[in-house]
Amino acid sequence: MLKPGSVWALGAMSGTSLDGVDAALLKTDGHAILDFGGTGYRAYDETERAVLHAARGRWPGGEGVDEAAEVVETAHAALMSSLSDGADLAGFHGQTLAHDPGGRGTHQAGSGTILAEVLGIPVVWDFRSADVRLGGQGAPLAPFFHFACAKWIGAKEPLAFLNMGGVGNLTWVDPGQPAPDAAGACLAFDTGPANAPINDLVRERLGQGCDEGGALAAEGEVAEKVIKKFLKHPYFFRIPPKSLDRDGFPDLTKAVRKLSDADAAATLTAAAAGAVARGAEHFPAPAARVLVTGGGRRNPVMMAMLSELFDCPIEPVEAVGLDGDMLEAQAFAYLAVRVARGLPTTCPTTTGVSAAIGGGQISWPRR
Ligand SMILES: Nc1ncnc2c1ncn2[C@@H]1O[C@H](COP(=O)(O)OP(=O)(O)OP(=O)(O)O)[C@@H](O)[C@H]1O
Ligand SMILES: CC(=O)N[C@H]1[C@@H]2OC[C@@H](O2)[C@@H](O)[C@@H]1O[C@H](C)C(=O)O
Repeated sequence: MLKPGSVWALGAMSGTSLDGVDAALLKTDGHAILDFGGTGYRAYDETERAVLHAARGRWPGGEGVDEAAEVVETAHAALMSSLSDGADLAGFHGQTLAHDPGGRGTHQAGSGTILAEVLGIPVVWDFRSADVRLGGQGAPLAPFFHFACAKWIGAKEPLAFLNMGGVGNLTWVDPGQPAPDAAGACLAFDTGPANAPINDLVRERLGQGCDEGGALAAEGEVAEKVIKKFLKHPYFFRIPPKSLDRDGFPDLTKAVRKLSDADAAATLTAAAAGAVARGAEHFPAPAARVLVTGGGRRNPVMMAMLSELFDCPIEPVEAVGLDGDMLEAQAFAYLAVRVARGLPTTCPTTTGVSAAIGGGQISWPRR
């Protein structure tokens, strides 16, 4: 049994950008954020990244999946054990390799059982499966934490949290509501592709990891015709909640193939921003501000394109004292405590699940 009251949890996330693992400590009682603790990052090296890329889109038993799980577990074991002193439990997201909530389900590589042995504390993992089983999208999962963040910053008016990772996701929050699963508290969904197609483009064409500072996009011209067609994709007309697989827009990738490097980067950046703006059309009420987390907030071209499309401030979460590199890792620390306490982690307005539930399995160490 987890001790009552507030606890320290260590959360870890390996995102769809496939660049590395983030881990962060958070103190919470499962409701409020009570303190932030240490953080760490462990990059995947080129060999590990190649293993993960090769397993993309694959399901358990598929070729290269066991190797990918081993990479994920090894990286997490190293990083999490360096931060776990004083942690009462851990939340381990794993690495999403495939996500098809309406079909085959959702697949995160890596076992929490092994990590519980390594860390010597209970590990909550497999956060998405139960939600999918109950008709939910299994994503996004950060919204309940976004709600806690809105309370932590003392927000009074509705606002939105935007994660620009490999895929984008948006949470509209009414901080006046008592809990994240209260009626009208949150509306969440994936917006569209964010950094993943840009990373893939610069990796393939230039051998780089990302469009650093948006430098390449800044030199290019947006192919407006491509954007216009992209924004007509049926996904943007679907009522949220809704979620995406990392490589869910192959037509966009194809459409920029003939463009110059700079024009392709500019166009993919504009597509990411345009998708967010389309998403915001679904907000129940206007957001007073949009707080941006994830690597995309470091891309000034992306931030400028977003600002042009919104009539409220678009700011990095650092504007309110949060850490945009660690917000997702902190989210999985927070969600782990909620799971251990029997509190819900998703609800109909965040994933479309049929009723609020706390997903996740708990693995206990044998010692
Ligand atoms: N300085 C920068 N300039 C441009 N892009 C950047 C910069 N820093 C980070 N990024 C982009 O952000 C990505 C990492 O973002 P993040 O860590 O939020 O993604 P993730 O957590 O892997 O994805 P997701 O949230 O979809 O699971 C990088 O791969 C890169 O594309
Ligand atoms: C299935 C999956 O891993 N989805 C990720 C991905 O990356 C961003 C977006 O798509 C979001 O839905 C989710 O991650 C964050 C952490 C979430 O669940 O909130």
